[in-house]
Amino acid sequence: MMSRAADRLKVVLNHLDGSHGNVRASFTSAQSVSHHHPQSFRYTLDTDILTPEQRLSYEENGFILIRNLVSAEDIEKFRKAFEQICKREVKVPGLVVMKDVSIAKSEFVEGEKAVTKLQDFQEVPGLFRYCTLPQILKYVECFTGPNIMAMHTMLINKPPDTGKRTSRHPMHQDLHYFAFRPADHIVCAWTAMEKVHRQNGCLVVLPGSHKGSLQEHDYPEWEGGINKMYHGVRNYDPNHSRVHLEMEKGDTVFFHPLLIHGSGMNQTEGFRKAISCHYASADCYYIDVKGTTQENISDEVKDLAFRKYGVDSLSFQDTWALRGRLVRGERTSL
Ligand SMILES: CC(C)CC(=O)SCCNC(=O)CCNC(=O)[C@H](O)C(C)(C)COP(=O)(O)OP(=O)(O)OC[C@H]1O[C@@H](n2cnc3c(N)ncnc32)[C@H](O)[C@@H]1OP(=O)(O)O
Ligand SMILES: Nc1ncnc2c1ncn2[C@@H]1O[C@H](COP(=O)(O)OP(=O)(O)OP(=O)(O)O)[C@@H](O)[C@H]1O
Ligand SMILES: O=C(O)CCC(=O)C(=O)O
Ligand SMILES: [Fe+2]
Ligand SMILES: [Mg+2]
Repeated sequence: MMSRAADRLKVVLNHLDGSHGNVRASFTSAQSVSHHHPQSFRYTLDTDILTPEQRLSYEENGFILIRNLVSAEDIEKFRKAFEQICKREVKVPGLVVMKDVSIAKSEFVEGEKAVTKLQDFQEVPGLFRYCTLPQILKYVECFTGPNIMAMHTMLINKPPDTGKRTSRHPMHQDLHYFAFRPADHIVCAWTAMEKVHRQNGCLVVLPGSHKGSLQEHDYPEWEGGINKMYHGVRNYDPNHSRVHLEMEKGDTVFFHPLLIHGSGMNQTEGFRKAISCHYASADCYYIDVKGTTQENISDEVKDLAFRKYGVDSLSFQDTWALRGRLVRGERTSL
């Protein structure tokens, strides 16, 4: 498994060497295209998919909610694939299985009830199929353009809160975690696998916050503990007006990586499930985060990668290049 990862890294690094130079060039031309609408659209591309209202709404709010986009049959299949992994019927190299910190530190809990989140399921066909669904990619293309990479995958199984409030996810911008740009060509698709509402900890967003810049993130000072890598925006103003995104099974929200969002605690007995993928244009380019506000997360990621693969030469960018998979068009840069 280690040698597979190392092999893949070699391929990826060779690929990166060969293509870095072209990246900015392809974005320059993309930008000159959008100059045809100088003052109107910054966050969406010209396609026939979004209605003018949807397009304006994303421009203004930083997200759009599409109802009933993924079928109940597909969601059932993702649920089964998740179950198999929790029962350890399949072992997957590279998969991150995360437990809520207060569950991990309490008595032994097994199976599905112990797993709060799966990350990096790009090698699990039964889950990765989500990232390739044509009805999802159709929308993704409105933000990324035709060359699409699936960069980050998650299945979130938000547990009933243990009483320590660790089931909350602090308000954050996903771009804090990403070593690629430009932000406007990155989008998250997040699909509810069941009804999500305020009680079970639906997504909470700050509309319009995508128009701001990337903020400093750090661990919030929460008494009951905080999950590893759950950074929140520093100086979060709890009085800022928020929107709770209540969704039905199959509803999908597409949101910008600078949109400030989080989720409240799960006050029900059920495990609130969602599946998501972050996409980026394959024409994006990697950045070095040294000396930026992202250095704290980059250090944590490299430290975990070292412990997991035993390689200390992996850069933050490499960890992304290894996980990214092309889902449409050409792998031009990322
Ligand atoms: C845009 C997107 C990227 C945004 C996000 O998703 S932000 C969240 C990103 N999260 C991640 O990348 C997942 C990070 N978590 C992990 O990789 C894992 O859960 C690990 C922290 C490595 C722990 O996994 P593993 O080593 O398998 O767990 P073990 O049961 O062996 O426990 C080892 C020690 O770690 C502790 N632990 C387990 N889970 C967590 C947790 N969630 N938060 C904080 N500490 C944790 C555990 O209690 C144990 O501690 P000690 O007994 O050694 O003191
Ligand atoms: N100091 C903070 N820093 C960053 N994020 C925070 C902070 N305080 C709260 N949050 C986040 O804001 C979001 C909403 O918090 P909260 O726990 O109040 O949930 P809620 O959905 O509003 O629930 P309720 O209906 O009970 O108020 C959650 O993502 C939470 O983690
Ligand atoms: O499903 C959730 O609670 C939100 C998760 C999230 O925003 C993230 O992991 O980046
Ligand atoms: Fe997020
Ligand atoms: Mg609240």
